[in-house]
Amino acid sequence: MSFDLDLTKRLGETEIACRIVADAGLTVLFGPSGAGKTSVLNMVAGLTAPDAGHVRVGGETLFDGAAGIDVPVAERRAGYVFQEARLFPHLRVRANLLYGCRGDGGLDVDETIALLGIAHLLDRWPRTLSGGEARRVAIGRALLSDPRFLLLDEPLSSLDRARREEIMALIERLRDAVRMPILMVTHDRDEATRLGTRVVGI
Ligand SMILES: Nc1ncnc2c1ncn2[C@@H]1O[C@H](COP(=O)(O)OP(=O)(O)OP(=O)(O)O)[C@@H](O)[C@H]1O
Repeated sequence: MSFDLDLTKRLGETEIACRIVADAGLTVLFGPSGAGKTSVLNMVAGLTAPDAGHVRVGGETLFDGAAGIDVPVAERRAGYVFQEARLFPHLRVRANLLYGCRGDGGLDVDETIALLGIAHLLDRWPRTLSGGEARRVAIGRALLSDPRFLLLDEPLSSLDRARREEIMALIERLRDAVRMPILMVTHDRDEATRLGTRVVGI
């Protein structure tokens, strides 16, 4: 089992309820703007505590309200690619990529750079990158932190058609090459159908 989620959370006026039971591959959480998709990712990452329910990833319980389990964020080891790239502006691309790099286990740095096609960007500052380039670096930074699972929040948003196609192909390669559970959020039905091993609505 990759993701086994059963969560409820009240945020202001919004009542979020999400149930996902998914096998290996890429699970898409699909729903309209404001439905609570980012909030679900935050609860899986450990950034927001659910009101009730459980979060299990790869068979390990990260949160269980009834049992009083709430594994701290750093110990969950999520590779989280936020909706905006959120690169460190004072670090060049290479340093951004290596920021959370553990150097043990995990993916090979050179292979990851090749997979993402960002070798020519290593000495650049984040402010000089296009949206698609920044997104690829953010994905690389997440992959190199030796995560146990990946969370992708609208990885194709605000990109033009050509860049969307590029990142979509990249995510397909990741899905097929990296044996790690991936939970991706989108409000775009075509993206969901094309990329998802499984699509779950919210
Ligand atoms: N801290 C908060 N206090 C009150 N309401 C909140 C808080 N955080 C989120 N919300 C509300 O909860 C709802 C879900 O937000 P969330 O960002 O998870 O939605 P989303 O599905 O990811 O939306 P989008 O696709 O627009 O990013 C929204 O209506 C939002 O305004």
